[in-house]
Amino acid sequence: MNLFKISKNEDFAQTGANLVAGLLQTNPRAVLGLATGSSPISVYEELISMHRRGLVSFSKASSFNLDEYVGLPADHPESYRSFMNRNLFDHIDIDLARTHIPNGNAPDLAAECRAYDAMLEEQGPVDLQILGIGGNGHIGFNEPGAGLEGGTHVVGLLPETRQANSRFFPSIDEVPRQAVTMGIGTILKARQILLLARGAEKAEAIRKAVRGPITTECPASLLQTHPNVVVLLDEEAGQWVD
Ligand SMILES: N[C@@H]1[C@@H](O)[C@H](O)[C@@H](COP(=O)(O)O)O[C@@H]1O
Repeated sequence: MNLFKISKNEDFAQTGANLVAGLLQTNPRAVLGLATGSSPISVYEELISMHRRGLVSFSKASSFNLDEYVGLPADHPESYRSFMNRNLFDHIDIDLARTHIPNGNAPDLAAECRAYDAMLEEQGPVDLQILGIGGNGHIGFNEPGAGLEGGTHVVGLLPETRQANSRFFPSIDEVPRQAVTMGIGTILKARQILLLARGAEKAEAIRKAVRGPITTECPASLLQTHPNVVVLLDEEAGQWVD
């Protein structure tokens, strides 16, 4: 893993955005793996700014998002489809038909998961997968536990994840209990992975992911088995780095 601790906000965003923009400059048809959450927002803002300055185009790119809540209408402000439209897609020249997010309202979720994997198989692999990390070490919505699933699947969200995400909802009762997420196997198939962590509340999770044993109890630790991972940390998340 290539670890970078970056103290200035602008440099954090710039470094992440340069990786995405550089890929699109050499391969305009790149397949991007995208993430939600607060960690990638500044990178998306920088990409939007670069796009406005004519420095990057997404017109031939396609994207696959990691995950989506089960049971939230797609136009709910906290659905990951709404998040992506609001924070990135509405401001760049990507063809929305080539932006893929699991459908958490599919009548048959198992079939939806199989279809998502089939699409990834056909159009992938993902060239660059952006990831955040949960305070419990989850990536996508792959929660810690005795085992991990390889492909896209439905997952029950742990209480700590619902608690952490309740900041976006009027009350914790409104946080969905399930999500559809790409599996660890799918994530690890990406050619390159960009893992972003910000804030003191991520310090322990990211330390375990990078320096701890490889264990399903910290799903992000499986990234240690991948040959091409770039980790960007701000000062607080990287407080344990010498
Ligand atoms: N499913 C998402 C993850 O993909 C994200 O990485 C994580 C951290 O989010 P944040 O960056 O807002 O702390 O939590 C969410 O639950």
